Amino acid sequence: MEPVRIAIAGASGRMGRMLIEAVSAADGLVLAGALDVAGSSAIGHDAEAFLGKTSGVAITSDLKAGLANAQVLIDFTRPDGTMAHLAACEELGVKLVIGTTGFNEAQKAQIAEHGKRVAIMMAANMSVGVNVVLKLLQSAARALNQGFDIEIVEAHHRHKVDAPSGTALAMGEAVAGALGRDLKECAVYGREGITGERDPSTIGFATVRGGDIIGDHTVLFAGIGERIEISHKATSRAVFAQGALRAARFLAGQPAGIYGMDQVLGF
Ligand SMILES: NC(=O)C1=CN([C@@H]2O[C@H](COP(=O)(O)OP(=O)(O)OC[C@H]3O[C@@H](n4cnc5c(N)ncnc54)[C@H](OP(=O)(O)O)[C@@H]3O)[C@@H](O)[C@H]2O)C=CC1
Ligand SMILES: O=C(O)C1=N[C@H](C(=O)O)C[C@H](O)C1
Repeated sequence: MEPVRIAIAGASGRMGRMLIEAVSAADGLVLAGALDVAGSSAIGHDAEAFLGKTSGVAITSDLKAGLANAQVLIDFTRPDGTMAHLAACEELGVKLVIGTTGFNEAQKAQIAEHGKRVAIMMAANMSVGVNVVLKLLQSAARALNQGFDIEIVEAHHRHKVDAPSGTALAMGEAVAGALGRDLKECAVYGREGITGERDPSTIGFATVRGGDIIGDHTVLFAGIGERIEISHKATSRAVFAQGALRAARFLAGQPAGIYGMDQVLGF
């Protein structure tokens, strides 16, 4: 079988490099393009140079050139970058795995619109563990729907630019959905000053940023006399990269539509 031809956006980023290394080591996938922003010092360099290898794929900011030979683009960049990549992917018939987080409502609506014409897999967290936790949270929330206050705490490295994390928001959506609540109406993002007593219908979020923390998430169900904590801790970005490669293999065979990690993993 022919290998799936993969392009990587944000090629010099933390996840971009992890993805290039993972594609290089994977069976059935081949690196076919590498993108980064204009002005990046990575432009023009071989995509695998940081591994001490030569792939023959030069990093470019020219979207058409970078996508010309690709079937699937994997994008872990910034929301503005993803939106530009999405338009180019649709024009060139390239499928898109989106790992970027921090989209606003208008951008999410545009992604849904593109999904009518191009195959897109989008997930704020591509690790198997977090996607299992999302399922566990739904069961826990249904069982603990009375008398338990729900708080979500996440911690990431000092370079992360969006908060709360996409994963924390996905966990909030999972819990709110299971309880029949709308996260937009019940989320409380941080507290300060004279806040008054806790409203039991709310879901609270707290954010920690520091050092090189790859990604820790805990959902706390706090009752009277007992509490439950469901936690996930990533200790390597490789888990996100491996999930993205599974998603790319899955997406290569799919028609236009918006897909989630649960479909990729067969949950
Ligand atoms: N879904 C998941 O499983 C995971 C998601 N993420 C998400 O992936 C994203 C990237 O994370 P990370 O790799 O740590 O970030 P980095 O900052 O390390 O990398 C981002 C890359 O994207 C490039 N970039 C920045 N702005 C643009 C733009 N406007 N257009 C195109 N490219 C751009 C950067 O270039 P330059 O450095 O030159 O600015 C860099 O190469 C974040 O949104 C993060 O939350 C991260 C891990 C897992
Ligand atoms: O920026 C990161 O690093 C991560 N971002 C994702 C998120 O916002 O949830 C996933 C993971 O936690 C790492």
